[in-house]
Amino acid sequence: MTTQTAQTPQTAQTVLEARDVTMRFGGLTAVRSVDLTVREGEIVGLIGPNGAGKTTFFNCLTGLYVPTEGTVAYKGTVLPPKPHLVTQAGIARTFQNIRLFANMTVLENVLVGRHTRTKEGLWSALLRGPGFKKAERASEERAMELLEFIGLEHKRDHLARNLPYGEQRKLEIARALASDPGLLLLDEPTAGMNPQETRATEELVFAIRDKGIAVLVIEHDMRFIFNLCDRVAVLVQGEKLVEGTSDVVQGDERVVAAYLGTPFEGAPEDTALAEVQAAEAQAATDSTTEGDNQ
Ligand SMILES: Nc1ncnc2c1ncn2[C@@H]1O[C@H](COP(=O)(O)OP(=O)(O)OP(=O)(O)O)[C@@H](O)[C@H]1O
Repeated sequence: MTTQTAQTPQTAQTVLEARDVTMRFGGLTAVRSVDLTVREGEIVGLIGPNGAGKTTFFNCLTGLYVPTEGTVAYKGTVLPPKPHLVTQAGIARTFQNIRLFANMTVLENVLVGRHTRTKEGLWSALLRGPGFKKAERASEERAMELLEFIGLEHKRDHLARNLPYGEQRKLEIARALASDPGLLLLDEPTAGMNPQETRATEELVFAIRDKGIAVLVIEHDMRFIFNLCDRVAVLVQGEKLVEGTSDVVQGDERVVAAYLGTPFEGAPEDTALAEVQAAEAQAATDSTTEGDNQ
């Protein structure tokens, strides 16, 4: 039975602490001075309109991007911005687009995710000595446990590419869990799913949290986010606009305005936004007029 609500006292250990994270691409500031904390036992949501900077922020957390400014700490230690070191420290992630090894089996895909936790070196693997075989057995046992956890143990020998879409997404989660993370980052885990698959993913995320793994999730499906998350942060044009419980965020008129594209007082770069909207309105009027003339 999964727990639907977490009691997250302020004293719970901080798992992730991103401070003042900024990411610029040339003249574009995709993420601007974002602070975010995730504590043990929490499921935190990261939402925002398209292009708000959510994936860029994830990439800064996982070392895929070196932030222009700011730091990312995991359990009190500042992380070097290198993906393998971030995974080794205890942060795992999935991607917006499925990135499985399509021609490997389900089990092999999970084993790949395990390699950061095995100590056997190259020579041991090549010579396939007793140490390697023992490590291999242990890895396989752990991988099978994870496949049972996500309900795919009966498909261990199927090629990943032959799995239905929903199962491929689950397999990605199992592969991420194979590195024994303390924090799991999920980038749009329900994209393209039907309502049943989305519901099953919700249950899976609760079950992951119940195993003691904190979760930070990006998602556009608001029902999913508000059902699932203890806390939600809203990014708009690279800045954190609001952060709070699902109720607080749902009731905040600035969030509604940001999603509807309506400028509001204090919005980041609201004048720029108004200018873009005026230009779009003008372009629409021009094309209607041209249409009328044809
Ligand atoms: N590597 C890059 N180089 C240049 N610009 C980038 C790069 N990655 C992202 N951007 C820009 O940064 C901004 C934020 O993009 P990002 O993908 O982080 O948004 P998002 O909130 O994840 O959007 P979505 O919900 O559509 O996935 C966008 O304007 C995007 O074009």
